[in-house]
Amino acid sequence: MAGQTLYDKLWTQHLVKQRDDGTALIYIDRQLLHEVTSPQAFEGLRLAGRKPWRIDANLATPDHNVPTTLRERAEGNAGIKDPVSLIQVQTLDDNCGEFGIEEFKINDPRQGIVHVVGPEQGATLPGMTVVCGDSHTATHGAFAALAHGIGTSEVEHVLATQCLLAQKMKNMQVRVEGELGTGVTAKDIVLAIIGHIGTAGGTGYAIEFAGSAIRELSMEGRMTVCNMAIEAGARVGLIAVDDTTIDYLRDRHYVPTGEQWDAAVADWRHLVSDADADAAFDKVVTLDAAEIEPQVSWGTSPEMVTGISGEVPDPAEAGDETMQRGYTRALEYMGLSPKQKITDIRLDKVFIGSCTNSRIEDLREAAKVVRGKKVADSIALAMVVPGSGLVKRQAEAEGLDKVFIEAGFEWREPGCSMCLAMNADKLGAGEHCASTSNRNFEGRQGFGGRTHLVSPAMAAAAAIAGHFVDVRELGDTGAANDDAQAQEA
Ligand SMILES: CC(C)[C@H](C(=O)O)[C@@H](O)C(=O)O
Ligand code: SF4
Repeated sequence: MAGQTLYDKLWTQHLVKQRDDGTALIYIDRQLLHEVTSPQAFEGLRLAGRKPWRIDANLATPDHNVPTTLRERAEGNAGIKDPVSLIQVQTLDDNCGEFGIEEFKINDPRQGIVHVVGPEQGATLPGMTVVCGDSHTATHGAFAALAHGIGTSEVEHVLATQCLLAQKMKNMQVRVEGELGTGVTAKDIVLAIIGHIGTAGGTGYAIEFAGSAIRELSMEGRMTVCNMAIEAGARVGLIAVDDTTIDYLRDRHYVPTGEQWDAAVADWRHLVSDADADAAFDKVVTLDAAEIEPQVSWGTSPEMVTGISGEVPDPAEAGDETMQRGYTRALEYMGLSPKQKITDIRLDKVFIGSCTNSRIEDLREAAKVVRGKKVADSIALAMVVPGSGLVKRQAEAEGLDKVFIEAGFEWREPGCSMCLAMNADKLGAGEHCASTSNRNFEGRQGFGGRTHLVSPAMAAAAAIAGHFVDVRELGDTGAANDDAQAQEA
């Protein structure tokens, strides 16, 4: 028998029942909850007179609707000015209180974006099935967990039964081989992958990211890659267990200890695709790491992306007519012209945050570029939003907050923030934003806002220069200020 892929193993281990028509029931080990997609689920439970089946399998935190300023001075949720947001967050608190579910509330130091909090607490473990009413649940696949987003009615179903109706996906492997260039990061890898296979390239597949460049990544980097699997159309992104995975998890809050740790680790070691599993992959895509440049998205879909040395494409030269129309519309919305150099795109705002890039390593990389520099006068707002209260605390212990504040960045409280316009942090119409988030759809960061997806280092460098610059050209000294660039010119 041919070997099994990592996805096949996870699937088989959680299969409760399989019907002939392909419908299956799988067991869910962990459910993460946030305020946006859980209210109707809890309401459904109440109406049906049900209780959660396994209370301690759930963990909740508010993230999308929390403000990122002036929270510490407010009692409880009193810092939330928007009435709808307040109801959402208060409802999560009430539901978790009523059903006894653990929640990290707004002013708890462990609060943060659900996809940052889960792994940070060790609530996401290798071999688990992890669900959340949120499409970026793929993030947790970095731990060799079978993790994906679900809808609100499924949230209710999992609460009530700890099971989920599912269909087996196909297997895809994306191999990134070789060494990344200096200044090229996990974010650039995943943007390059999406640029290569397209936003529908992974539809119907569970993608396993493999190859030497993936193995070299930290857990933070691996989470960044898996986070965006969904932007390639795949609900699941996965990375095999290795020492990096195990070292990251040791001593985290929910992680087993003593003999149970040893037993767990021995078990986790099997969470890799078998050496002879090649035939089990329905599709294999290979990228050369050395060819990946720092990426910048120019359009209104994550696949509309190119390297920093590139230019905005000319719609007239795009593939077919549909593509030409799509490109034309994207350029119109983005206010860009064909063949404009990427380095000529001027920014109004800079956002470093989101479940893609708000972990400690991301903040370190951005701070390295910013240290001793000033945000360009033309930038109306540059902000850093740590992914969780614990990331914030760690960054402050390392003095990163000072580096950012001295440069002119705002240093905020944890949450989804300007990743999507569901709280006070928004882009204005027509504003260009260098953003470390994962989606650049029309209006994503605010009505008429123009998002450019980049890595933390690239966002930091753009904040200093006022326009995109190639981080690879900054050397160890970090980004050059606009003045210095003007003198060079
Ligand atoms: C609000 C939530 C349901 C949504 C998601 O599913 O991903 C959000 O997190 C997003 O990033 O668009
Ligand atoms: S940070 Fe952005 S992508 Fe992540 S969960 Fe929040 S809104 Fe969704």
